[in-house]
Amino acid sequence: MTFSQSLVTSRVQLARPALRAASRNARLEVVSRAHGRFFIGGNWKCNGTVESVQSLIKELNDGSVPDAVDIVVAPTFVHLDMVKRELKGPFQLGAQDCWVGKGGAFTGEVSAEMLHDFGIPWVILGHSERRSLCREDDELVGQKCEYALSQGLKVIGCIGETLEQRESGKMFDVLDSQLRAIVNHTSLSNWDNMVVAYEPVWAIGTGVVASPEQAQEAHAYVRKWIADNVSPEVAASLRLLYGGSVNESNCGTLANLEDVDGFLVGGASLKGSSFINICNAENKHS
Ligand SMILES: O=C(CO)COP(=O)(O)O
Repeated sequence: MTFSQSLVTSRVQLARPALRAASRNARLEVVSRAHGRFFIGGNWKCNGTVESVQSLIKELNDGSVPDAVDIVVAPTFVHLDMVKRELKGPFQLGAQDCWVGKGGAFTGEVSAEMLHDFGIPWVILGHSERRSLCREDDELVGQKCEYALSQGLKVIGCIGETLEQRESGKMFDVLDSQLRAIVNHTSLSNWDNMVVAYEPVWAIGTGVVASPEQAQEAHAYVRKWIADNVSPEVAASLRLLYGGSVNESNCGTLANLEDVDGFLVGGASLKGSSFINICNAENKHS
């Protein structure tokens, strides 16, 4: 048995009763009352043409989504203006990143105050693609969270381990250090404006979704960590999103998990009908 399998097995007792007990109504009560409204983020990453974005906007505007869900889509900077003008409520907008401090002579960057001024309420920070491809370390992500929050943005803070880290038994250490850097740069009141997305790197864009037990195990760990290191009240109200190969078929099962309060969706958010379906995940029977 590998390390990760043994961890999963040891937590199966935790996850299974939640799954078994998940009659739709019972779960809705638990999730909605315990941790706030379900939250779906669509991270469009570096994708889109004028034409494809226009057709995605149309599909989203024509779709039907529940009132009780917060939905945030994050197009590229280039497409933000068009999406802002054309996408209707209930969709909110997010950026995929922003500069670590006040704007100025930082070629190619977009600052938090610009996003706020432009009417973009949310920003994704610490995505694993930025951590690995743009070499953003935990400390920089913590600083970015601090500055974005100080400028009135709401933050989707991303954390998650690589396969190598998981298999070598370092998963909890990685989550600990990513969370600690964010907590070191935030105050208690900031947590009203934060959600945390657990995105295991091995599940991103691979089609290999975390099993319900793996997702619940990591989310339960994060919630306990926040209870111990921030406050039990923040832990109880914090929305924890799962990200990594979420699609129309697996979202119902994942949405049933006790500590999964929403999703951060990549590939499937680029197809309007799929994303709309995922926005309705809480109503799916699994
Ligand atoms: O990175 C992600 C969302 O931020 C997940 O991407 P995929 O849904 O394409 O795996």
